[in-house]
Amino acid sequence: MSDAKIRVRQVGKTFVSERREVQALQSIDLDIQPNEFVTFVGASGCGKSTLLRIIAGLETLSRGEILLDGKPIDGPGVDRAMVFQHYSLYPWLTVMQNIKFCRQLKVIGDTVRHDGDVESAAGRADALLNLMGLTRFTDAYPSQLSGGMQQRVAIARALMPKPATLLMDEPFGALDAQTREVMHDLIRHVHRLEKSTILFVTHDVEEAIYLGSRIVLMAPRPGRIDSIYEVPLPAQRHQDMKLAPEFTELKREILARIRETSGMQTDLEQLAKLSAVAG
Ligand SMILES: Nc1ncnc2c1ncn2[C@@H]1O[C@H](COP(=O)(O)OP(=O)(O)OP(=O)(O)O)[C@@H](O)[C@H]1O
Repeated sequence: MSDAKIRVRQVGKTFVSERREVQALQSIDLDIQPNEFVTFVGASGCGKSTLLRIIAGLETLSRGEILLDGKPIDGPGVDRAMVFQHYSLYPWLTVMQNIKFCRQLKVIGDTVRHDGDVESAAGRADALLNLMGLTRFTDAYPSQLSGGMQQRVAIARALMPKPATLLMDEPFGALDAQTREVMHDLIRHVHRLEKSTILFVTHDVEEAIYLGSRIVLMAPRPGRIDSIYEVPLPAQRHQDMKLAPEFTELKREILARIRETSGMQTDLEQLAKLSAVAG
């Protein structure tokens, strides 16, 4: 048996509502190694978020099993943290209070609250603020920060309990292109520093290649893994690599495959037919 950090076996998820059943995931098999950075791409509705939410323990599975460190997932845990596209900060708390919030909950939840816990929490919060370049904004409220800064706070907050696994669902989707580039290098840096295992969902293929060591391409109806690509880039990344032929070739290949699996080509053919009729 391998020592995979996350082992996904024959996982299926069906959403049942009064009017219909949606096969969000079907027969998903995937092993993720400790300290891997895996990115997930695929057409809308292929189940990327659902898979991440099941691993986070926020959603149950309908079939199969997922083992985390060899044990089935039975709910959320401090060993996993999730970062969403929308910053989900508490607007009434300052940057520092937001970052410490989960840690406080954990400490309060424990039977004994040691001074050492609080001190080490304060030390880590300061270190994370420093890492995120937010030291000047400790006492600011989220509404006083730009989108990129808010997302850096959200990442710092997620990192606060030292999660072994970081689950990121389109975390940079709402940011402008330049801020995204900064965030890419930041998150790679965090990955190296914290030795966490990262699962990262994105619609941006360039982002998926630049960040990941492997890319899982999913396909919809039913949600499934279509293909997995190894990223032919060294661990140490820099922005110029996006211009390398192997980068652009992989991007072209993945984009073409997403188009094929999404049925978008058919839509384009329909449009072409419509234009021909109109012409
Ligand atoms: N709570 C839910 N109830 C019913 N159907 C759901 C629910 N959550 C997701 N689905 C359906 O499951 C399928 C997979 O959704 P999911 O959000 O996981 O896909 P995705 O790949 O993350 O999509 P996107 O890229 O658009 O965010 C979709 O058809 C979606 O409509």
